[in-house]
Amino acid sequence: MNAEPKVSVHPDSGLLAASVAARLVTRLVDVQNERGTATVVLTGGTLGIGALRAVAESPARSAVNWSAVDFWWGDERFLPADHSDRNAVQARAALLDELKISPNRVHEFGAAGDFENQDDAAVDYARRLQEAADKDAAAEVELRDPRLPRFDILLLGVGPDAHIASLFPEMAGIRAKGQTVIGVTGSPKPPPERVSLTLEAINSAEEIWLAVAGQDKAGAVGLALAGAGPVQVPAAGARGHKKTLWLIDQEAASQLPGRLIGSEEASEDGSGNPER
Ligand SMILES: O=C1O[C@H](COP(=O)(O)O)[C@@H](O)[C@H](O)[C@H]1O
Repeated sequence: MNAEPKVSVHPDSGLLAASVAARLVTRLVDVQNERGTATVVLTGGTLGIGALRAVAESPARSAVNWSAVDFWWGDERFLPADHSDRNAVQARAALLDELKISPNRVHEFGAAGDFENQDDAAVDYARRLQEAADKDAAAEVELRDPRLPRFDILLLGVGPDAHIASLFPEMAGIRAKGQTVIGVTGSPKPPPERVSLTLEAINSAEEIWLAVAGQDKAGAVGLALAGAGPVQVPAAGARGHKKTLWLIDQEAASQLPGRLIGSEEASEDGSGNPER
């Protein structure tokens, strides 16, 4: 049974990015204390990359042993390897290059030019995930899904249409079953060709954090948290095993059902007296 969503509202997108960064550093330190290494699944998008920039700017980042963090991605735009619209290119520029992470720990999706099409890149990523899962299993790491390594933290952005990763409303990807990775064609957001984890794969994560800012996302956030179905509102379907945390700014919170505002604080201190 995966975790019900909790919500934490921040005054603006800058403070939100800083808060996601601080949480990420803290959680990575805690996970490394528990099991030596940690695995994070990155997202693209405004907040996803903004949070990585905020980690780069934070002095606290040196508390993490970055040589023992594995980075995967929730989705990628199927473009040439050095294209500036690739989520991995943006993540490298925002943080990974500065941390000098070993390429062995940075698990990017295959690029156009290296693979004939997005479906081949999806098959390749699923194979690499399976290999990582087999290594975890051999090291007796507890897995939620035998096809996937342990994902300690999985970050998601949310589009104005409520898409997560490259799973768009009413499209085949959000309905995919029995696969961990899919090729996407006809994405309504450019570029049209993409590669994405499926909802099944996303929901294997221990913790899912959805980081969302801006008035244009308020409708998507409101619907997702009001209990819409995932086919119409993909963000509604994201549920981590231990935690599903919505980290949002005031603007994105403007259509949130009132009972959910500050639900993280309310549930954690037991006061029932949420903060804003
Ligand atoms: O295309 C994508 O969009 C989403 C959300 O992006 P945003 O700029 O609206 O925040 C992102 O999460 C996803 O990884 C990306 O490929």
